[in-house]
Amino acid sequence: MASNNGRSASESFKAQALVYRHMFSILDSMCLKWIIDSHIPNIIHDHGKPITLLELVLVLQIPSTKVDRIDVFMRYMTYIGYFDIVRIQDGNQEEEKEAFALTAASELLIKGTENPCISPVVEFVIDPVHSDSFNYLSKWFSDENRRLYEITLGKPLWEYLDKNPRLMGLFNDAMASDSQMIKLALKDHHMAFEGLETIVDVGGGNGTTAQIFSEKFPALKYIVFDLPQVVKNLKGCNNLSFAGGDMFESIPKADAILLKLVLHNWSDNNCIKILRNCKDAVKVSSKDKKGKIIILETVINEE
Ligand SMILES: C[S@@+](CC[C@H](N)C(=O)[O-])C[C@H]1O[C@@H](n2cnc3c(N)ncnc32)[C@H](O)[C@@H]1O
Ligand SMILES: O=c1cc(-c2ccc(O)cc2)oc2c(O)c(O)ccc12
Repeated sequence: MASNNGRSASESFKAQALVYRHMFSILDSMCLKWIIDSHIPNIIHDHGKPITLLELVLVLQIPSTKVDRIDVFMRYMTYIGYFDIVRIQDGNQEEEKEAFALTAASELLIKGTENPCISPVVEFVIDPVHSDSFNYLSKWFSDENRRLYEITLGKPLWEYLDKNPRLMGLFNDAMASDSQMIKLALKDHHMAFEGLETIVDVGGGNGTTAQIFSEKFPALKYIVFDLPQVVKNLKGCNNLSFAGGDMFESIPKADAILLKLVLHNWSDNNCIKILRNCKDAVKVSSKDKKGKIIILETVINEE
């Protein structure tokens, strides 16, 4: 039997499958974009029950030449967790038919209801202008100082967005929709905010997260702190105000600091600088033991 670096053929074929799986996983992202662009989660939701392939292609107005391709793509999206295939009774007929039902994942892609929808995050992350940057990771690693977007977009992302209203709209919608998910967590973790009077949302963008917190905890005073160009045209209201500045310089004083999706953008050394400034900001103002820093990030469970 032919061998490869002393490995068995079976081991090498498994390894090849692993490489091909990752190579083609870009298609998972693109199919995810496809179901959002084609509004398929909304179509099934509006249909009110699982939808058959024929019903779906009628709504999508797919040319007959592509109907079997839709079947393949819908089955693939079912395989990776976006739909369930269920059997339903077809009208008055005795015969059962297969139909596509929403799953917990595709329910999160339905737009325009009161439930959280994270389609805008997908739309921003997969947008060609944004995702093209990921082609240049090796260039970024060989560059001593510049951050990825400085290499690929010619300037820091925040400056690029400032000059590109379309992408800025997508980014703001992405962050806002990600923040909607917090509502689910706030139901059970409100004790984290009890006893606080003031809170600074560091890197708080256009204030959507602070707005969600302020609806839940109206007695709290919120300061949304972000780069001057991000907050320059934003108006506060009631208990919510905006402050422009640089978190690497100093952060407004408060009982608590919120850091949502901020630390993941920075190296460990820069995170330490940000956290030191957060500590200074809560140290001075906190009464009793109120001061705290609340970090909202994706956690990798290594187990
Ligand atoms: C990924 S966004 C997170 C936005 C928001 N926290 C949310 O989750 O919706 C990171 C934010 O950090 C801000 N930011 C970047 N550098 C900053 C700095 N030096 N000082 C303050 N904010 C900064 C950006 O403008 C951006 O709004
Ligand atoms: O493109 C992104 C996406 C994120 C992001 C969105 C939602 C999450 O739950 C985690 C991460 O964060 C980004 C980010 O911080 C950034 O500076 C640029 C782009 C993105």
